[in-house]
Amino acid sequence: MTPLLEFDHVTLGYSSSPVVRDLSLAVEAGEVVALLGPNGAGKTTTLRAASGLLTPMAGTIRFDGADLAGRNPVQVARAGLVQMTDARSVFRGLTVEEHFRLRHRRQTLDRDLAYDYFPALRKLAKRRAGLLSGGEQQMLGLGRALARRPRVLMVDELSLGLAPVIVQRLLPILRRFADDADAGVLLIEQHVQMALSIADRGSVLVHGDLVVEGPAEQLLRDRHLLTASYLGSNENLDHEQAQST
Ligand SMILES: Nc1ncnc2c1ncn2[C@@H]1O[C@H](COP(=O)(O)OP(=O)(O)OP(=O)(O)O)[C@@H](O)[C@H]1O
Repeated sequence: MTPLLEFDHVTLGYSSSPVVRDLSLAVEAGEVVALLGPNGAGKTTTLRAASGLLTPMAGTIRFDGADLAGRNPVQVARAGLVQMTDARSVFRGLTVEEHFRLRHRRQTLDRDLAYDYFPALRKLAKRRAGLLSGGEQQMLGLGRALARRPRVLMVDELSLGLAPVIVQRLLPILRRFADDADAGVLLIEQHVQMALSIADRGSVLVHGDLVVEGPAEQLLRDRHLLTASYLGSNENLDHEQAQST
């Protein structure tokens, strides 16, 4: 089966020195893949390249079997490879409802689909986004991304600034979306345990190198594998363990 999204020996960087080296990674239809790793590992850079914002120094990124080289971010998104925009970029003066009337990267949004995933948003339809809580704004951001009906959805730190309990409520929506739509999800998340609990597979980047990958269940079971791969950046893992116990 051809993966929906495939990084094939991809090297990425901003000037001459690479920050991601020889990365091979695939996301299949119906699959949630967690891209993990400590700060500065190259996770965001990886998503940027898939979104068409950064050209690989070497290697190929394919979407549905086709090389993405030369496609701009609008073309990539229109093809169905969508990155959720930062929830902090909601339009504070617009209501929830109005957010779904705006087109995004020239795509019309399926508001009812978003409301199916987030019934709370329907109730907040007339409220201005600036008056929503952080968690509600994140729901709106994720709702708008789902409303574009992506074939692969990329999410960079859904949890940023949110309480773990809210993250715990939002992450399963990604799982449900992958299952319902037979879509792929590539998820960057600092809450490693929570991310792996909804993922099929996990990959750990450290200083630009993919050091561990495997089924999510196995990574959850063999925690030492993950801890060792974080090479001295264990606070994330320990911190999360403390919060979940
Ligand atoms: N626009 C840029 N120009 C130059 N270097 C950059 C740029 N953006 C990121 N970097 C560098 O690339 C490396 C990887 O950064 P990246 O943001 O991809 O890491 P990350 O794994 O997403 O980290 P975090 O978890 O902290 O967000 C870092 O050393 C970072 O300083």
